[in-house]
Amino acid sequence: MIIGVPREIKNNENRVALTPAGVMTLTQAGHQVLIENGAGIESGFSNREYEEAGAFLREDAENVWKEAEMIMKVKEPLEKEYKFFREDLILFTYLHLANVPELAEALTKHKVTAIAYETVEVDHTLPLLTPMSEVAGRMAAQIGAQFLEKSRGGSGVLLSGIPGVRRGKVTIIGGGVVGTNAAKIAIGLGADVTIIDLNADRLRQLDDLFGAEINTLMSNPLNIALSVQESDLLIGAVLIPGAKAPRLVTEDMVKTMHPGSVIVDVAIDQGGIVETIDHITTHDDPTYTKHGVLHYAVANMPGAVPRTSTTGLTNVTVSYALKIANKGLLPALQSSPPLMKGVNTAAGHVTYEAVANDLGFDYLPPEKALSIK
Ligand SMILES: NC(=O)C1=CN([C@@H]2O[C@H](COP(=O)(O)OP(=O)(O)OC[C@H]3O[C@@H](n4cnc5c(N)ncnc54)[C@H](O)[C@@H]3O)[C@@H](O)[C@H]2O)C=CC1
Ligand SMILES: CC(=O)C(=O)O
Repeated sequence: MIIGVPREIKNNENRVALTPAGVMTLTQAGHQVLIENGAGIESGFSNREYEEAGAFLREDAENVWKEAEMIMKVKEPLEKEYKFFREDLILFTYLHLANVPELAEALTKHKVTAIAYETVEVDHTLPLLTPMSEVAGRMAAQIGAQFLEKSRGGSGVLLSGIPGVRRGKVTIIGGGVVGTNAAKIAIGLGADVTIIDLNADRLRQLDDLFGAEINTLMSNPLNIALSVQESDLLIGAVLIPGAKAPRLVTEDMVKTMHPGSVIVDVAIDQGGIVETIDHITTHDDPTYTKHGVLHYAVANMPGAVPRTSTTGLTNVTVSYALKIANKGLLPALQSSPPLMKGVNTAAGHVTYEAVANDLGFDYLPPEKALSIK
């Protein structure tokens, strides 16, 4: 199979879909990999390293998209890439379609088979989302701590406190991968950490993991309101796979926060859990202030640490890419229920139920859309 890797074009998206090691896994299996000139530079990988791994360079994105049977990316295609969509194209990338209706329109119009990393599912886990959630969770605590500094617009609270002065309060809503990793760093910084989740078993696991270093609370509007009110740093980390994130933190709750407090809504890629977040921000201009509270809503946080993130991402995606390339799309999907769960659009249909429901498309299971028996 011919696999293409274009350079990422989103604001400060410094990751690339494959490391040279990932390329070598594919080329040694007999596949052809096309890399756009300079695609790996920001992640620390030169054209030469890719060529040594067996890839062929292409001068521009157009040639990569046109020649490849499968395109591997990191972030969802932006509008200027929609012109490359075509019926026989396999697109393997993060999509977060519930938050990008125009992309769902374009993919279905051109009948692209789009497999979203974030909905590939194994035993109720999302293995292609996990490493980037680990990165974003860890970053959320350190970014929050930075924006609490006065010079960055924050209230001037040091999360660790000092002897004689109380520690800063961090509330994390959603105790999955992002939430757990945010907690690890926030605890390391010495903060007073509360994790809120809807799943009682998950709260038990977190209690076993962190013991007295955290407080756990069941997710309900009252617990959320009381915790938000006293938080110096609020981290949004909820996910309902494929679906738009539930707006759990209302504008009235945000109004109760101390001026200069910080919200880092990691769940922004699915629309965010905070009512006062009305737009996605970028690494170039990451925050805005509303009701005196700093809002951080960057949807590609791991793009800021590409040396770590690109390798973490390739580590988990390459075996799935290899499966598609070795077997061909339909046999690969047929033999891999996890991969089948990743199919978000195919043959002109939205094939992931939560996405279809949120965007008002008719849902067709991927097996039916692709006539797989
Ligand atoms: N902004 C960025 O750059 C990045 C964003 N993300 C996003 O972060 C979000 C979280 O991802 P993960 O931690 O991997 O998901 P996860 O599935 O591991 O965890 C989600 C947690 O939310 C909990 N939850 C669901 N409904 C809830 C409710 N009503 N109240 C409280 N908790 C609730 C679940 O029980 C689960 O523990 C996703 O939207 C993901 O795409 C991930 C990586 C990078
Ligand atoms: C998960 C995701 O959207 C990201 O890593 O950018």
